[in-house]
Amino acid sequence: MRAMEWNGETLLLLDQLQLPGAVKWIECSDVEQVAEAIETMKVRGAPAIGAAAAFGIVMGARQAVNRDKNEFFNQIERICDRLARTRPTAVNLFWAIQRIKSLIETNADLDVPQIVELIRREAESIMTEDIAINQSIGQNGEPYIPKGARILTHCNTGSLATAGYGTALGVIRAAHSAGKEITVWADETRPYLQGARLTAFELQQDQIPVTIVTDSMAGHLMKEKKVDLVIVGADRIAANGDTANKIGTYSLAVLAHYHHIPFYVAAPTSTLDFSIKSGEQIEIEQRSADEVLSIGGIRIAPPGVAALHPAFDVTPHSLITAIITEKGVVESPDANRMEYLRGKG
Ligand SMILES: CSC[C@H]1O[C@H](OP(=O)(O)O)[C@H](O)[C@@H]1O
Repeated sequence: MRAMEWNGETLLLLDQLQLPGAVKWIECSDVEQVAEAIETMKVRGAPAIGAAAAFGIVMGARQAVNRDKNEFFNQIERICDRLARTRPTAVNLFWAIQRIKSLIETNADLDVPQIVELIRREAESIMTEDIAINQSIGQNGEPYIPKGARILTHCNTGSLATAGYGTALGVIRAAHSAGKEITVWADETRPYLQGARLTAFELQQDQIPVTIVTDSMAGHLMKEKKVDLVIVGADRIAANGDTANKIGTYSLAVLAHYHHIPFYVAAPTSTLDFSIKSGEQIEIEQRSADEVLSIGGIRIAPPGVAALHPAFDVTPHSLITAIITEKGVVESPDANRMEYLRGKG
């Protein structure tokens, strides 16, 4: 099951708000539909929203193909600005947008139809490359997974969060394929429930043993010595290795540190942001309180009660055992050791 399909003309997005109860595809034919799908989290996951945005630019560029070159460039700027305003934390969104803008700048002397064709090819490359990158992440991470490991993971970092295979779930898939007989504790991950709804769905389809646990159970499981390692994804990794990821990740890292349990981050190098020195500079998306006050559209809290909804938190590099990427693994990440990955993204 993949988060999206590109048929050469339109982008089909799997509506992840409906999973696992219903498998419903949304056909997007313009940038506004893609932007709305990202904002409402019909499509989510750092690499997935980057790929979706790239195809949003393709469709917007095609609609402007008959404009004169200056107006075409102005329209591309408007399209990119719209997509950049959808969600602030995952750097992959901005990485994908910038990759296409740089391509256009490099080829500005071509005529508009030729530029549109280049944009299409680049978006398709972003998608196909992401799958290969995730398989490399899986291969680089698999040696860190002991046979029989009981793995705790948070949120969803699989095919539904990427163009396919996944990052942290990619490492889990690689360990499973290597015959390591792993089992997975999937944090439900309130409030969107990426773990209970999406990770459980993906691992069940792959016949990888998975048990859903509430976010509040992690400490108990660790104290009971039922967790051998934690592996999570990332939305933005600063130059010193500080990592922004789904809300609740920091709590897991503190618990893992206290219980001397390895804590791994798996992410493509497109998630690295060397423009910021530390996680303190990462903007944390604040989403609607309604998403906390309801589950599946059913209100669970009294009318009029407030709720907080930071969608991410930042884990200090000092709590991370290793950052696993397609270009290699940085153990005990810090500003010096992260330099190994600079320029590899
Ligand atoms: C493969 S990275 C997935 C990453 O994105 C998720 O956030 P969201 O579901 O809000 O897009 C979460 O932080 C995952 O680790």
